[in-house]
Amino acid sequence: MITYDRVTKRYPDGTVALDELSVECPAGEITVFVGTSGGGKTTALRMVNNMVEPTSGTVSIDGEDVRTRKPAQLRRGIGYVIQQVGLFPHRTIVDNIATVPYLLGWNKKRARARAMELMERVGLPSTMASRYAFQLSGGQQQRVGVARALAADPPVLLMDEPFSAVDPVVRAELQEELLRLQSELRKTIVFVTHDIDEAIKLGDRIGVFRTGGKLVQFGSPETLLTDPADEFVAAFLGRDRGIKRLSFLAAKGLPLRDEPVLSADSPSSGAASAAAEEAWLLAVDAERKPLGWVSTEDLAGTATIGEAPLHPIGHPFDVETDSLRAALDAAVLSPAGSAVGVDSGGAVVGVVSQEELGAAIRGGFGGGVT
Ligand SMILES: Nc1ncnc2c1ncn2[C@@H]1O[C@H](COP(=O)(O)OP(=O)(O)OP(=O)(O)O)[C@@H](O)[C@H]1O
Repeated sequence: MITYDRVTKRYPDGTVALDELSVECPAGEITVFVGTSGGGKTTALRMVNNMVEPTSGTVSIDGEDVRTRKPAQLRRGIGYVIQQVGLFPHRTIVDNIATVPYLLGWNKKRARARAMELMERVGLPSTMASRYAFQLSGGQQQRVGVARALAADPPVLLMDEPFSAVDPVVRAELQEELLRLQSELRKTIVFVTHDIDEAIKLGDRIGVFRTGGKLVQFGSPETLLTDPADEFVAAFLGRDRGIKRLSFLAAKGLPLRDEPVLSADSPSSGAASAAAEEAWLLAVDAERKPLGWVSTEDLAGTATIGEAPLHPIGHPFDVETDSLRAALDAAVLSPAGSAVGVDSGGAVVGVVSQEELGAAIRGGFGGGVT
């Protein structure tokens, strides 16, 4: 656990970068510091590896004040990933990743074997081992940065805007990768970002900072979204705070309807009435996999519902694992205004309309939305 105890940082010019920060970053969790530019996030992060010293107060790791350790020794136990990766240009990728093991005196064979193992872990093909940094994309370089930080298996990982310089698609991939790695490695991670969506996606806990080095709120993403401490936090969370919060509520247990779900070879005659006069029917194959929506207006002149034009369903949602937000999104994108719920094998369990979703949310389904 990393503990900040009444930590203040005042620079010689009088700037207060951190003002009496007291917070605990639990072991094995991702704590995200987010907030306005100049809020003191980086200052707080760099105190953990003693790159910045507090003016007053203490930062400790597992109860030990970081200033009592020799900086070099302290830093070898802490992985550090920054936006500008900072790979050594004249060293190959594998040797870049093995930097800390070399410093720790590992022999070359062992250090490289470890580096190769990490390349695989972070999703880099082994063929890139002998390349140089300039031969990699920005996203690949970030993966190298993460692998390098993990090389000596440090219990603590500091990440300062690590994914800010890459495009949104690569960024999302890197975030997923970090979550996957973290589910295996359970490091104590402090992660700094400007991006509230990144904070919500990655953080077990989020600390929101504002200018002047004040921590305004510290809590789980759900807590922040449900109960922001003040207008500043609410504004920072954005005008889709209610929608974002649906990400934390499970779609499991939503009331699903089966009537509009019909096999594509069902006779058209009477199909609509059999489906209780639904405007749209969902055609499925023999394994109940969705084929598409059929408008009942298009059934005239067809023998089976599968002969009518099929409208793509967009994306279905998994009734066991997806969130209420995924279900709502599926309904919003659906031409029929209904989301298609599927099981883990992709077979249709039932459908739920936007109106039904709205009623369920209003009724407090999944814990209610405030
Ligand atoms: N060496 C320094 N000397 C004087 N002031 C500094 C120094 N380093 C940082 N500051 C100031 O301390 C404040 C906090 O900076 P810090 O980098 O911690 O903020 P941040 O929240 O990480 O910001 P950003 O998101 O823009 O990186 C800022 O006002 C900054 O200008």
